[in-house]
Amino acid sequence: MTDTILSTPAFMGVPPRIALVGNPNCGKTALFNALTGARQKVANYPGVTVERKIGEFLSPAGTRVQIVDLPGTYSLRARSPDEEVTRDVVLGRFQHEAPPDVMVCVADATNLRLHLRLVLELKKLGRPIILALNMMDVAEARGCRVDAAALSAALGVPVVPTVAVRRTGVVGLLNQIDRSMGAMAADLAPSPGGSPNGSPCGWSEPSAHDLRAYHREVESILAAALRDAGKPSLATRRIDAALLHPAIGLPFLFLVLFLMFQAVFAWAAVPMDMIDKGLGWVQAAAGAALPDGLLKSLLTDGIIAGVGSVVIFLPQILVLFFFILMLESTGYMARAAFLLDRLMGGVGLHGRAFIPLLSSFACAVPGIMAARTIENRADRLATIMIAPLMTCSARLPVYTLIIAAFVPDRTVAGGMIGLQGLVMFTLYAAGILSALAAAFVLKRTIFKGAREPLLMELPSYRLPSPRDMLLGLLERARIFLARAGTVIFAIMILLWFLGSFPAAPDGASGPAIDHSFAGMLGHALAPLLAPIGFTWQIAIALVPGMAAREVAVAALGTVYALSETGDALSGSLAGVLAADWSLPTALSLLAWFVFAPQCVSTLSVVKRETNSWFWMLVMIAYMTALAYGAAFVTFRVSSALLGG
Ligand SMILES: Nc1nc2c(ncn2[C@@H]2O[C@H](COP(=O)(O)OP(=O)(O)OP(=O)(O)O)[C@@H](O)[C@H]2O)c(=O)[nH]1
Ligand SMILES: [Mg+2]
Repeated sequence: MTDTILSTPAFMGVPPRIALVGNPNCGKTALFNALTGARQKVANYPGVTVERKIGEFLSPAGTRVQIVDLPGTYSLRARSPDEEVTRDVVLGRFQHEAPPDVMVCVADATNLRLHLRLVLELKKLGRPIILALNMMDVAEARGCRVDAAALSAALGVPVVPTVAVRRTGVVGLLNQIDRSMGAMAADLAPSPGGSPNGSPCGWSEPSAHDLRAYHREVESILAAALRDAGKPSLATRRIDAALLHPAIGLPFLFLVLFLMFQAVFAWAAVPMDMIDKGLGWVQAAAGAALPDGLLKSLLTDGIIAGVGSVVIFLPQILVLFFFILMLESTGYMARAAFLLDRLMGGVGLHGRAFIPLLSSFACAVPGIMAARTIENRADRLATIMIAPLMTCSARLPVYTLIIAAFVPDRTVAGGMIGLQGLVMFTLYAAGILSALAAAFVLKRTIFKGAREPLLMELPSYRLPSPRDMLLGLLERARIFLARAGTVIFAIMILLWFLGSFPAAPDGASGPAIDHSFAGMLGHALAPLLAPIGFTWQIAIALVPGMAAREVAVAALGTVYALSETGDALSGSLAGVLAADWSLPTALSLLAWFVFAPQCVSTLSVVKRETNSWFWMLVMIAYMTALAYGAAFVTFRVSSALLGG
C-alpha cells in the first residue's frame, strides 16, 4: 500500500493535503499540534483559530503529508469571515488551491448531536472523510458511551477515537490517514480521468429543508451508536450558578481584572529588580573593560541601555500572560463575554466583540484578527476601530517606566492596594472607557445597524494543564526576547548612530547628541510637541516607537544615556527621567500612550482585515487627534493644578 501512495500520479510532486474541519472548540488545533509538533494557539472558547494554518508530518507509511488547520464552523453555510475561510478551503475555492485530498472531521464526543450535522454536510461532498472522535476522556468521565464501530457503520466513514491533548489515538489516526490515502490512490489508478482533485462541483448552501433532513439523520445515527448519553458536567453547572449569578458575576469579573493589574506589579517586582541589578553589573563591567571610544559607547549606551531597558519588563509581561492564559484555558473567557454583553450592547457593540477586545490586551494584532468571528460587517469594523485603544502588552513597559519614576511605591486604603498598581489600573481603565465611548459614537454615526443577539456556546470549565501553561509562558518569553534581540536591537544601533553622528564641533558645550541627526530631528519636532509638554528627547523616542511600542522605552534609554554629560548612565532610567521631566510632562506622556495610534503592525493588519486604506487612515487620524487632545488637556490641567 505504501508504494501505491508514493507512485500515484495524483500525489506526484505535491504532497497530499489533509484538512481538519469541525465545530468550534472541539480540539482541531490541539490535534493539529499533536500531529505536527506545532504550537498553534489552543484555548477553551469558540473562535480561537480564525485563519488557515499549514503544517506537515510524516505518515507511518513514509508519506510527507501537508495538513491544514481551519477555523471552527457549524456549517458550510458560512456567515462570518472565519467561517468563509473554512468553506472556501473545503470547497477548493481558496486562492486557487485544490480542495484537500482527505478531510479529518473532528467532533466532540460529548456533543455529537450538534457536531455530526457538519459531518453529514461534508460527507455530501463525496470526498474521503475520517471522523476523529475527540474528547473521549471527557466523554468517559461523564459516562457518555459511544460505540465507535457502530458509529462508523451508521455514518459510512472511518471513526478514530482520540484525546488530542494527551496525543491518545494519534497513531490510530495516522494509520487511518494512510489507509484513506491508499484507498484514494487505488481508486485513482484505473481511471485518471475522474480526478477527485477537481473542485467539487454542485455544492449549494443547504436549505432549511436539508438541515431538517440532516437533523433526522443524526438522530437515527445516534440511536444506533450512542449507548449512553452521559450526564452534563456537574462542576460546570455549579460554578456557573455562582459565576454567572446576576449579583456575583460582574463584581467577580472586575475583581479578577483588578487582581491581574495588582499582580503585574507585585509579583514582578523582585525578578525585575534582579534583572536590573544584573544589567547594571554587565554595563559597569563592559564600561570598565573597554577603552573609552565608539565601541564602548555603542555597547553601553546603545545596546545595553536600550535593549536592557526593555528586557527588564519580561517578568511583568509573563505575569500578564499568566492571567490571560488562565482566563482562556479555564473557559472563563466565554463567560466574561456573556457577563459584559449588556454593557457592550449599551454602547452598540456586539457581544462577540468582547473576545477580540480582551485579546487586544496582549496585542492588538491577534485582537483585530479575532474580530473575524463577528458576522455583521458594521459591527466588525466598529470592533476593529476601537481594539487598539485596549492597552496592549507592549505599552506595559512604557507605563511601568513612567510610573516607577513618578508614582511613589507605597500602599493606599490601609495598606491593601499598591498605589503604582492603582495608577496602572486607571490607565487600563482609561483605555477601556475611551474604547467604549468611541464605539458609542461610531455605532451612532458611521456604523449604524440593529444590534444582534450574542449566540455563543459556553465551553465546559477545564483545569489548565501546568505543562501547557508553562509552554505558553515560555513561548511568550521567547517572542518578547526575540523582539528585544532583533527589531529593538537593530533600531537601537541605528538610533545610537543617529544620536552620535555627526559629532559635536570642537568647543561646543552641552551633550554631543544635541548636534547629531537625532538631536536635529528632536529639535525640529519639539515645537509641535511643546504645547503638550514633551521634551525633545521624547520627540526622538516617539519616532522609533511607531515600530513597536516598547521601543520608545529603549529609545529613551539610549537617548538619555547619550545625553548624559558625565560617564556612563548613572542610576536607573526611571531615576534619570524623574530628575529631567516635570510631573505634568510625565502625565501628558501617559495620556499620549493611552490613545496614540499603534505600531506599524497594527496599522497594516487593519488595512488587511478591512481590505481598505481608508479605514487605516481614519484610525490614524482619530487616534492621533485623541492622543494630542488628551495629552494637551492633561498637561495644561496638571500644570495649572501643580503650579508648574
Ligand atoms: N479534555 C480534553 N480537552 C481537549 C481535548 N482536545 C482539546 N481539548 C481542549 O479543548 C479546548 C479547545 O481546543 P482547540 O484545539 O483550541 O479547539 P479548536 O477546535 O481548534 O477550536 P477553534 O479554533 O475555536 O475552532 C482547549 O481547552 C483544549 O485544551 C481532549 O481530547 N480532551
Ligand atoms: Mg483551533
